Amino acid sequence: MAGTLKPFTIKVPCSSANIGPGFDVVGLALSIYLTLTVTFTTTDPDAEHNCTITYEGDGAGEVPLKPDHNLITRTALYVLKCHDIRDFPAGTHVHIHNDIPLGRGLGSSGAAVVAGVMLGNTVGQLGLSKDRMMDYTLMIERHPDNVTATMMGGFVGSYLRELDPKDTERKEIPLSEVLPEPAGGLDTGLRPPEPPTGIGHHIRFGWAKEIKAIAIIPDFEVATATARGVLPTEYSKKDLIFNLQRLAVLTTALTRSPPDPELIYQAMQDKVHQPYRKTLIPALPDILTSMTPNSHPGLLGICLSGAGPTILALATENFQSIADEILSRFAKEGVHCIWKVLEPVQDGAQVIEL
Ligand SMILES: Nc1ncnc2c1ncn2[C@@H]1O[C@H](COP(=O)(O)OP(=O)(O)OP(=O)(O)O)[C@@H](O)[C@H]1O
Ligand SMILES: N[C@@H](CCO)C(=O)O
Repeated sequence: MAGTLKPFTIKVPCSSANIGPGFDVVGLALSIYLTLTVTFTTTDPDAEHNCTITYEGDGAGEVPLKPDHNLITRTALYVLKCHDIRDFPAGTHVHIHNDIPLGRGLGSSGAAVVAGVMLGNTVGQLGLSKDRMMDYTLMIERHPDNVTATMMGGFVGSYLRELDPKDTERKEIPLSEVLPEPAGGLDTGLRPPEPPTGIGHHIRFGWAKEIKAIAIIPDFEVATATARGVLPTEYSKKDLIFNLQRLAVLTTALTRSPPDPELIYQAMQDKVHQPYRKTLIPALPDILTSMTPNSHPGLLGICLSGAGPTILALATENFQSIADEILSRFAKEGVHCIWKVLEPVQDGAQVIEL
């Protein structure tokens, strides 16, 4: 297999999920990237699964570099194993360059899973379509918003299909059986559970060219699992209708040029996840309620990016002054942040031959 493989790069954008009311439904691909450079010339006879990993960027020194521990290569091994391939091609070297901050609500884990599925597909020469690769990502990251935006690019809405009972069973297998710890299934020769076909479906919305995303990224992490753990298991009809009404308006409001700040600001309000996450993110209620398009011209709306703690402000101008205001509100709580103006990315994850 190795002889026929040429070196390649996998480039995967980050993503911001929810955009206010679209909890677990909408995602936006944005211009911070995870990049893998994959070559096949390493001669390390002891390399586990024939794969060596090097890493630079966010998470360096923290992210594991063993192929069956690292989320990217572990995901690739899952895809390969589903096709009866136990190892990478001989001499595989994966250099990871990651600019996506980990655990900040910019979809770092979704990007790692998408990159891993594409890595498995490419080194295994499996020829899976992007739609089929989505099924593999959804066996690992079980909400579709981040992974769909990252894989497909753009501003996307997605749903998970109601599966028949047999497929539901396959889909709801515990994550530990899909990506077993190294001592488990990956090394035992057992074939891991293959995903049902067509788990997720999506549609791309338009995006008005004037709208940029200001990401204000605090210097602490909130694990997505923790931020999901504070959410209730049931919602009132009133809160559900509140979000549905806004989401229906928002997906079209963000396509219109010139954008309507009043409409977008109101349509980005949420009662499903942000109110419950305020205990995890100092200054969140203050930031979400006190800045408006009237007080800050150019501002269209503000939300928590994914599970947080990053704040995403959609805006057409005055990026510095909008960011400064949010930075100062975090500073009052003793939180230091960096900020960036990000562009929506229309191309999703790509494999580029070198
Ligand atoms: N490039 C990477 N390489 C290996 N593991 C990664 C990489 N990026 C993320 N991860 C794993 O994913 C974890 C972060 O995932 P988590 O879902 O908590 O946050 P997030 O994806 O950044 O945020 P959100 O889902 O809210 O957008 C990291 O702690 C790490 O274990
Ligand atoms: N929709 C998800 C995105 C984070 O991965 C959440 O808010 O928990």
